[in-house]
Amino acid sequence: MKTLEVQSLNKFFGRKQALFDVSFDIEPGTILGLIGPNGAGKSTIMKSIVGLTDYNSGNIKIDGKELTKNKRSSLENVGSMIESPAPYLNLTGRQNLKLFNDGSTTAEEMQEIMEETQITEFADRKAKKYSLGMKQRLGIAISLLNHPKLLILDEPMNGLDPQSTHDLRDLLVKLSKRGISILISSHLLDELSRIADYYVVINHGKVIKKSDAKSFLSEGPKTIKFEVKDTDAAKSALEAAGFTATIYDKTVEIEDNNDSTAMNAGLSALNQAGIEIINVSRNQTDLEESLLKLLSSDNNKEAK
Ligand SMILES: Nc1ncnc2c1ncn2[C@@H]1O[C@H](COP(=O)(O)OP(=O)(O)OP(=O)(O)O)[C@@H](O)[C@H]1O
Repeated sequence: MKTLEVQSLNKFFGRKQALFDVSFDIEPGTILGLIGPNGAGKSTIMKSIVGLTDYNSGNIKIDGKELTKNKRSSLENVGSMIESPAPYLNLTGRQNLKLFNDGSTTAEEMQEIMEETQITEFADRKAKKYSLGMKQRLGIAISLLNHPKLLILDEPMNGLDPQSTHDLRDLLVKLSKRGISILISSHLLDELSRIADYYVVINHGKVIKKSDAKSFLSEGPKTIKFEVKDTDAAKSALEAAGFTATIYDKTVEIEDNNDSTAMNAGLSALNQAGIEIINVSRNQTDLEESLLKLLSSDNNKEAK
């Protein structure tokens, strides 16, 4: 059974439609990255799933149960941290956890959650004294209470330093291996691409792409990077050979194709022009580039 099914979700704010027939689902134990530009509708989708906002039409099922029909029992399976963590500031981390425990998390499990999210050390300090990163970790700890099958995390890496980001990434992968499904949004695409199994891309309230992580990246543009001493001369030589070449730092990039012809033609153009080549690499594009390309083609389609 799917942990989450979102079917044809439509949502209006007044007369403005924020979501258009949004549909996607999540299999148990997988991490789905919800990506898209600011204002695309990611938070609205997440808030709809956890019952923080109503939607106008569509259907949400959590672990097979329809949200509108069984709100309480559906949400028992969900842990979430949306927009910003919201602990009670006058309580300590530990008191917050006790407060959000519905009674099903044992003291031992609570201790384990505190250790996994690395909040033990400041668990007895009031949350108002916490840095953003500490609040973020407490928010994640709260979301892990009560044995969720689904975690909904909106920008959970915000405010975390690189080490904590790394630790959170490891924790999320560990949780997914335990069978927990995770819906996560993040503008830190590089971080997201290290953990996501699937992506759903939202633009202007519509799903414009659903893909597993591997094929999403392999469909993106590929490049060949020539690291050279004289980038301007290399650019001219490649352009004379018919390539579109772009300079980045000490490298000149051209678009790759699926065989070796672009690589060979590029190399021979540079050799013929007597340009010293320091290094050559073929690159798969990263998530950010793939996303930008996808959004730009979707925006062009809309403009037409
Ligand atoms: N309470 C609200 N009242 C009116 N419009 C809203 C409200 N909340 C969101 N919107 C609008 O709905 C659209 C989707 O917003 P949403 O916050 O879901 O986007 P997002 O993808 O989460 O963006 P961000 O990454 O900036 O958080 C935007 O156009 C936003 O202005």
